Amino acid sequence: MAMLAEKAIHISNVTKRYGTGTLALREVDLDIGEGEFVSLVGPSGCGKSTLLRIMAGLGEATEGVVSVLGQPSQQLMKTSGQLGFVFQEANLMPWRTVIENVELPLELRGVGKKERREEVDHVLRLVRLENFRDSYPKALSGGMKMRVSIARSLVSNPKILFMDEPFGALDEMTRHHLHQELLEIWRQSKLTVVFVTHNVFEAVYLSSKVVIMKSYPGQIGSKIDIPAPYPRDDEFQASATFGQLVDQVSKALKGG
Ligand SMILES: Nc1ncnc2c1ncn2[C@@H]1O[C@H](COP(=O)(O)OP(=O)(O)OP(=O)(O)O)[C@@H](O)[C@H]1O
Repeated sequence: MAMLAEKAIHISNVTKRYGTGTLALREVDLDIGEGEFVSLVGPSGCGKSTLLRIMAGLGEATEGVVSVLGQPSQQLMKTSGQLGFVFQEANLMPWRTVIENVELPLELRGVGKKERREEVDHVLRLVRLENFRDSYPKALSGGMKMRVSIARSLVSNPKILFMDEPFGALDEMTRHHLHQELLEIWRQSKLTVVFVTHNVFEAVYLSSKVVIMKSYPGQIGSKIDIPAPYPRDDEFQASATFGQLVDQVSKALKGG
């Protein structure tokens, strides 16, 4: 897929020191282009979530420049639905049905019921949950709950989707289905995706670029382009190219 030249995210010289004194990130530079699918991988504690949260406007950098869609990210997060978030926990409200969970961001922004329902129908179709619209979360599997969470993040039609280990708690088969669905949504909607994972296979399979971080303090180690064309399927996963890319990322993770 052709990459668009515009920058979705521009991070320059970003340092993050928590109140506890932990230096989580030191002088990080990173640019992410519009329409890219970028994974952040790295050892536990290297600052992946910290960096994601700063980009998403959910956390503040101690120093440095964070520009998202040309604006300071915290401002953007507060004022528009242009940024979507998905975390490892689906965080659904148990007393609300699937529809009611998914429409929540629109409800909070004062969007009328008719328009809300149109948007919700659209995103429920994308995640293939249209038959579960009136179910409560307790009746859903882990994978279905994650689909609801993804639908909720898409309902505001965001330009950038931030995902922090969204599939980490799911079994292999469910994860594979969700990979396919996520890639399809990404391709259709021309989203920019920033995806944190521990899983090198997942990172290579999904991403147009893998960013490898190193720790103490958190910094960008290297960036590896994944040039395989989309759509990607089982054939790609079984290919020698895939194996070589996984090897390359694994070596970079080990500092090789
Ligand atoms: N709210 C916080 N307060 C203080 N220190 C924090 C906070 N959040 C993270 N840290 C510290 O900052 C560093 C980076 O943490 P972060 O969660 O960003 O890493 P990570 O790469 O996402 O880790 P993991 O892969 O284990 O989820 C760690 O040393 C962590 O202990």
